[in-house]
Amino acid sequence: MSDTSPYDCYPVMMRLQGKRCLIVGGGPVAERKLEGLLAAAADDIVLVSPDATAEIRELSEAGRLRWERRHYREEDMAGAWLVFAATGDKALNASVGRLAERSGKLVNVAHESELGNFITPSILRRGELLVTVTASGNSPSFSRLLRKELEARYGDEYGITVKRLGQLRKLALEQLADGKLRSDVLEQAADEALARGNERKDIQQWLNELTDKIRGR
Ligand SMILES: C[C@@]1(CC(=O)O)c2cc3[nH]c(cc4nc(cc5[nH]c(cc(n2)[C@H]1CCC(=O)O)[C@@](C)(CC(=O)O)[C@@H]5CCC(=O)O)C(CC(=O)O)=C4CCC(=O)O)c(CCC(=O)O)c3CC(=O)O
Ligand SMILES: NC(=O)C1=CN([C@@H]2O[C@H](COP(=O)(O)OP(=O)(O)OC[C@H]3O[C@@H](n4cnc5c(N)ncnc54)[C@H](O)[C@@H]3O)[C@@H](O)[C@H]2O)C=CC1
Repeated sequence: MSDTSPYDCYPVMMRLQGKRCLIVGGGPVAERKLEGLLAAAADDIVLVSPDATAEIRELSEAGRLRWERRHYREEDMAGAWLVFAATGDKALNASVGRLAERSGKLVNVAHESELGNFITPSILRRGELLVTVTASGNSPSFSRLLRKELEARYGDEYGITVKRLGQLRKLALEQLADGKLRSDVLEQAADEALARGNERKDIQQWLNELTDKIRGR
């Protein structure tokens, strides 16, 4: 007998640019999923719902998504890559989930996660640093609370830190041919960045200092 549960999940980070994302529903849950997509720079979002929250309306007026102001139809599914079934109608959510799954799409079903094939974590964004938290469906409230705790601990400066580490790594890949030296340097850089934050050092100078330090060990 297998010991798996629907709570067993594999996390991924997806690029959504150029991918059609379909949201069915226009309430607070649809709004939250929409905001998550926009934060990830999704640029082809269609939301189908006869009504929508004030925030969704505003975003639609600002051109951030296309709002189809009507009930869902099966044809809406054509061309969608990522689907959210987030209406208050559970039978409809389930049928959106079934159709999407049958046609090999990624689908999230808001009222009962097991009817879809992915769930959404709570997300802390600091520039390109993302910390995602999930209790795998056991407790969205716990995920939310833990995210808030992390938010207080890790401020905006971490986005800058990650950016600087990226620039340093790019230089290291260009300049340090010795793989062992490079990985030691990058590990040391991460260590320093975590301990001391963003020192206002020129990136090339930082790389030189790290390289000297590792070589001198
Ligand atoms: C399985 C999952 C599927 C999915 O939606 O992807 C799911 C499912 C369900 N949520 C329900 C309820 C609530 N969800 C929230 C909030 C969030 N829910 C999110 C994710 C997930 N919710 C996935 C699991 C993630 C995990 O466990 O870690 C977050 C993290 C991310 C996001 O929504 O993008 C976001 C917080 C974002 C943030 O603030 O950081 C709150 C709190 C609030 O609204 O303030 C409540 C009320 C309190 C409570 O129930 O705990 C219900 C019952 C519906 C009903 O009663 O009808 C179901 C249905 C079911 O359990 O199957
Ligand atoms: N996964 C999650 O994070 C959570 C999920 N839920 C569940 O998510 C669902 C939605 O929650 P809320 O946004 O609070 O509901 P809501 O009742 O505020 O909004 C439902 C939306 O669905 C739209 N809708 C209804 N019939 C439709 C149709 N045929 N086609 C297109 N749109 C249609 C309505 O116009 C409305 O905008 C509920 O089933 C709820 O149980 C609730 C809380 C959190």
